[in-house]
Amino acid sequence: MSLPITLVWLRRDLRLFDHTALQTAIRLGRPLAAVFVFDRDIIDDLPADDRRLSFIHESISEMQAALHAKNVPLWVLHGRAAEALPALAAQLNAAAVVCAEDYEPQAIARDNQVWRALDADGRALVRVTDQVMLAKAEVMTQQGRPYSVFTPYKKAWLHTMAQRYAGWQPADDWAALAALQTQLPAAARAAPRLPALADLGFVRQALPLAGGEAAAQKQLGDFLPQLGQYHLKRDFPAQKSTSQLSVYLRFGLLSIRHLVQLARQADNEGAAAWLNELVWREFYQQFLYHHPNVVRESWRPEYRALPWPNQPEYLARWQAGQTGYPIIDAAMRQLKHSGQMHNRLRMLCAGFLSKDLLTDWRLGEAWFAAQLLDFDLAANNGGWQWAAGTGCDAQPYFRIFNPVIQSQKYDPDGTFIRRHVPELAHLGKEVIHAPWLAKHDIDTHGYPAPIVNHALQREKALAFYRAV
Ligand SMILES: Cc1cc2nc3c(=O)[nH]c(=O)nc-3n(C[C@H](O)[C@H](O)[C@H](O)COP(=O)(O)OP(=O)(O)OC[C@H]3O[C@@H](n4cnc5c(N)ncnc54)[C@H](O)[C@@H]3O)c2cc1C
Repeated sequence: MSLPITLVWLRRDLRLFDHTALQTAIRLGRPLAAVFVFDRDIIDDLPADDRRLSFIHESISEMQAALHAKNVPLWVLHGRAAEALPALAAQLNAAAVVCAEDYEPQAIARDNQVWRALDADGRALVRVTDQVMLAKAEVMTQQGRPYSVFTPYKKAWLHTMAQRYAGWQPADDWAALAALQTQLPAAARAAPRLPALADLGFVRQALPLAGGEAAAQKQLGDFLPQLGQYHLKRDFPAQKSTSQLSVYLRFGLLSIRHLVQLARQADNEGAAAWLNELVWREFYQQFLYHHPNVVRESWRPEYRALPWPNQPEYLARWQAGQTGYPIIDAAMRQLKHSGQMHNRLRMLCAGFLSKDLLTDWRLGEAWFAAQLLDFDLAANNGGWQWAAGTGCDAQPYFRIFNPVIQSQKYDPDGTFIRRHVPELAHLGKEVIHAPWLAKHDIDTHGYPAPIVNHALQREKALAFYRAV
């Protein structure tokens, strides 16, 4: 039997900088190899043109080269992680597998399966915290319960984080690695070639944001000079004034600890507003961990039996960006074409589907999950339940956005609408938000009339929620 090694299982941590699992593995003092599994339990159900596979593939390809430069082979497998991982650990004689925790219910079930298989074989599974700053149960109420309201959670989070991360430095034990890797057995070095995207059953897609750690760092570098203005500009989708780092955070191409440190060091209003969003991210992560049932049902029990009318035509027109409400349609078309959507527009589109179109939020959530490049179960579910008024929100169902007023406020010149709804590109800002209200004849080139009357639907929605 060859010398035992440590195997680092990469999942949502596709970078080298401040990488908790890699650094933990180095400290275990054995030579190491890394593995990434294109997990058939996840990807077999995805369409061939899923953009995320292109993004992950690019990121893995870059990471394989970066690890290779450090003399760490990256094994890239295509199979069921629950079986492939223990099999590889046995093949390479890994005494331990190190991975970063993932709070999604399916990931937890998979990791437990892997843990049992490894344990039966006398191998350890070492789980570390990397995806979030503070782990699932590090911020709890005084009664020891998980928080379900954001503001007190944030207060407690900031307090614990300031204590825990005073004087934080990125984990960096690379210097110890070179000596360890001289002992890596030849069998562990013989990693197969990275499978081509086509071999995995996918077609390369054009991406709005490139994969890889270098691209993530560049995006971060481009955003930082704007951080001080974030609180003033963040709600205007026509401007690129938010960080656009969500996909990089989703797949762990950036260290959350580093981002929080940058926000704290900047110490201005913009940075505080941005930090607030990073805390929302953690809030939803811990919320999903403690309440995995939200994946299936409304968080508020009283809304679990809401009799959603669910008109298929409404859902189809919402998905296609044909509702007749220009701001909604612009956002939905951008989502379909690029996999991106601005936060303000996610709130509007989700609210519109559930409250104006009285369609079960889970149908909209599933559509976003299929389309978004940055899809993250915790944030998406949290955002949808917030918008539908069924989630952990201090202001539940009676917050109903008026899509015309929101459009006038956040896209005042109509620039965003013009970009994505070419039928209306010739219209001025006085009519573009609600062309059907124009006082003179206008040509809308086949753009539909509003699918519903917002004022009427608002009353219907209030009655619908009140009735339960
Ligand atoms: C209905 C709905 C669905 C959503 N689905 C997702 C999703 O699948 N994946 C996702 O990452 N975000 C989701 N969000 C949150 C938010 O819209 C995106 O994180 C944000 O638009 C990403 O843009 P950015 O990176 O420029 O964000 P910035 O404004 O620069 O914020 C910085 C980071 O904070 C995090 N963040 C910001 N807002 C939120 C939030 N409300 N909840 C949780 N984290 C947040 C993201 O990681 C983001 O990159 C959703 C919001 C709503 C209302």
